[in-house]
Amino acid sequence: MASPLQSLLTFPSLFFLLFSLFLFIIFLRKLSRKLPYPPGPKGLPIIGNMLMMNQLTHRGLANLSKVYGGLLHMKMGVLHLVVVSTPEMAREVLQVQDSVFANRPARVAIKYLTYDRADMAFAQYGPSWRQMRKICVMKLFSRKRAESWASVREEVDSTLQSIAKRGGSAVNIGELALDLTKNITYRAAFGSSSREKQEEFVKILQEFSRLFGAFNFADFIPWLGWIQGKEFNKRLVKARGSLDEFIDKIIDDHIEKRKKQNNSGDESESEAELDMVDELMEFYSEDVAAEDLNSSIKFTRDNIKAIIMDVMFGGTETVASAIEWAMAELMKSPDDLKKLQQELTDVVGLNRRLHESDLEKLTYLKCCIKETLRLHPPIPVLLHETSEASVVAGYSVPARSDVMINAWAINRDKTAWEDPETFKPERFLKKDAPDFKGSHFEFIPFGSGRRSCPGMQLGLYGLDLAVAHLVHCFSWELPDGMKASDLDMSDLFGLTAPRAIQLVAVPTYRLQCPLLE
Ligand code: HEM
Repeated sequence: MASPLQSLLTFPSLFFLLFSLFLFIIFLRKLSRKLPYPPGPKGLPIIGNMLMMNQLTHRGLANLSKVYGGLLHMKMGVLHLVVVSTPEMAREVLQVQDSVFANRPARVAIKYLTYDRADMAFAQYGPSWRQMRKICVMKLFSRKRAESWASVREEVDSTLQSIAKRGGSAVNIGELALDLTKNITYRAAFGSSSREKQEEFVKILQEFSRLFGAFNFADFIPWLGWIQGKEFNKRLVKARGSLDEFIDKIIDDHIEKRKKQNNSGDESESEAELDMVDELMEFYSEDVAAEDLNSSIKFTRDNIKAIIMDVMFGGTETVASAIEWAMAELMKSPDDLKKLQQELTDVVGLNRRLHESDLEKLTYLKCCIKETLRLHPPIPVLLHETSEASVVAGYSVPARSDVMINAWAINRDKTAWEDPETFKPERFLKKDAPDFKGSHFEFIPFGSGRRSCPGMQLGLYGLDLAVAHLVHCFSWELPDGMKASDLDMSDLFGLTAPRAIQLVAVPTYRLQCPLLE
């Protein structure tokens, strides 16, 4: 005969017991989460709102925010996603609760390709990230440092020459801007101008970029990771292998160079000639793990490789897309182009080329650049992650939520900007006009707070210099009699938001002196 305990544990009663336990756990969780999540579209069981994945672009999210408000919540598989779309909510997460919102989400691909977040852009917020950022800002990203690089001037000169050589035929400004920023960044990072090696490197970057953006089930529903698993992982291993092969050789050459210099006691290599790998090698040690960075400032090979990739991704497409958008907006608005050319004629004249020291005096140029960054922030959506559970505007935001801050929508907020969709550089002539340094939350092309862009000064230097030279040296017309009003201004969404159709325009040389003196 069965004991009372045995009869209690028959299958139906066991099922009932487990089911009650399950309900009890749900009840407890609900009780601990007294506040609701922010409003958002209803999702399906297990996959949540994953069918809306294609709406996670700056434009798609801006449309959703019109329905659900400045703070909205969705579920992507197991992930909570919170979207911030107004200046007030941006202030809340980037200033008031900055320390809680200062992590970065890292997908499987990003973790692997950044050597388990050994870089700065994807490192978790904490002491090692802080140390790394301090060194990079001091050693790699200062504007003074860039101004001393002969390579920047040489690359700008060669771009202008290539335009002049075309003798009045159409120029693809999008391609030209990307070539310019790639050349500058590659030389700044590795000190080499070998076009062959650069092409090899660009291919590696392109595969990294594809993998960063690829959809991977494992990120959203971990137990479905096997669906893409093997093939995807093979691609990751191959991509990182190519990068290892490429940069290890460069690092070895730099180690060799340092050894030779130390042996010969040669101090002649001036600071101006040091490239980024040289600067990082000063902190190089294979013995120190990335986690120990807070106690001693040391970089491993993986740190150096991952930081160089940050520079390549952070500093190339961002600046190139801003140069192209600035030129496109000026071509679309011929009166503003004329005003800028007049300023360049008044401040610099037509008898000489512009110098870096002229930039500070070009007030209207600065307004055009700001207005471009307002309408076309090169990184349209900032990606953050919460480190702990928090409450925003009376709503509950769980720990480890992905947070998307829609800078594109915020920079066009109707309550903050008059006529927000129109290119009006003169709005920045006003004394109380917002600035992009991070304290005006209606204008955040470089982000704000702890994770804001550390390369802002460097990026602005390249951007100001390129646009000023292009407009000072040449007059520009649209090709084939195209009218300004016909210019297509649509964009694409990815890591950056470049023009959907690259800008093509016809230059005429306008200076009364030779291009190269
Ligand atoms: C016009 C040019 C640029 C724009 C508009 C821009 C914009 C941004 C934005 C919006 C962020 C994210 C901020 C956030 O999440 O809150 C960022 C981060 C970053 N940017 Fe830039 N950027 C530019 C140029 C550069 C350059 C030239 C470099 C380096 C050479 C650079 C390196 C970085 C890095 C490393 C981060 C990650 C910082 C961190 O997570 O701690 N950027 N940038």
